[in-house]
Amino acid sequence: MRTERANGNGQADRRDLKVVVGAAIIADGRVLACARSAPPEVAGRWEFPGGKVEPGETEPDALTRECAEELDVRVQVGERVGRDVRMAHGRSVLRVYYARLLHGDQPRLLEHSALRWLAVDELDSVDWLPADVPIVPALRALLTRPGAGDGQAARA
Ligand SMILES: Nc1nc2c([nH]c(=O)n2[C@H]2C[C@H](O)[C@@H](COP(=O)(O)OP(=O)(O)OP(=O)(O)O)O2)c(=O)[nH]1
Repeated sequence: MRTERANGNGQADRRDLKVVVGAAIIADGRVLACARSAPPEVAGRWEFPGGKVEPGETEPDALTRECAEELDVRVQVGERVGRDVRMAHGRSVLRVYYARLLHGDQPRLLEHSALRWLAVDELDSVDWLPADVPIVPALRALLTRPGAGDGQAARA
């Protein structure tokens, strides 16, 4: 990812930006939130399933892999949700995508300490990781628009 040069004031050169992808998995008008189990400083905080994009991987590929590893589900990845959010002193960004479950798969608790399906009026009821907070308004818009949860957004 290359969008900006080093500016010499301590900010990371954007050529070195790492992308962390997150999946906003939506079903029946609810979004899946996952509680981290590690590391200790963020254990219990809530996030979207996902992780770092590996070299040579597309972002949807990374999400598909992470959802299989973390939740044992197959997903169809759709449109972006919200904006890029800078993390880790500017060295990485969180980029969230809409996703829907395929083939009737149901998430399993493999790496997280808890899973919750949040309705639109429950989005503020969990302690999101700081980078996820700016995504919540976009999620609210997605959950309240016609067709939420029936796969429409994945085809957008
Ligand atoms: N997966 C995910 N990570 C997030 C979110 N919000 C947020 O700040 N993060 C941070 C936590 C971590 O510092 C980093 C992602 O790390 P990770 O441990 O999930 O990534 P990974 O699966 O590729 O892990 P690893 O191979 O390095 O062990 O991004 C989110 O919604 N989902």
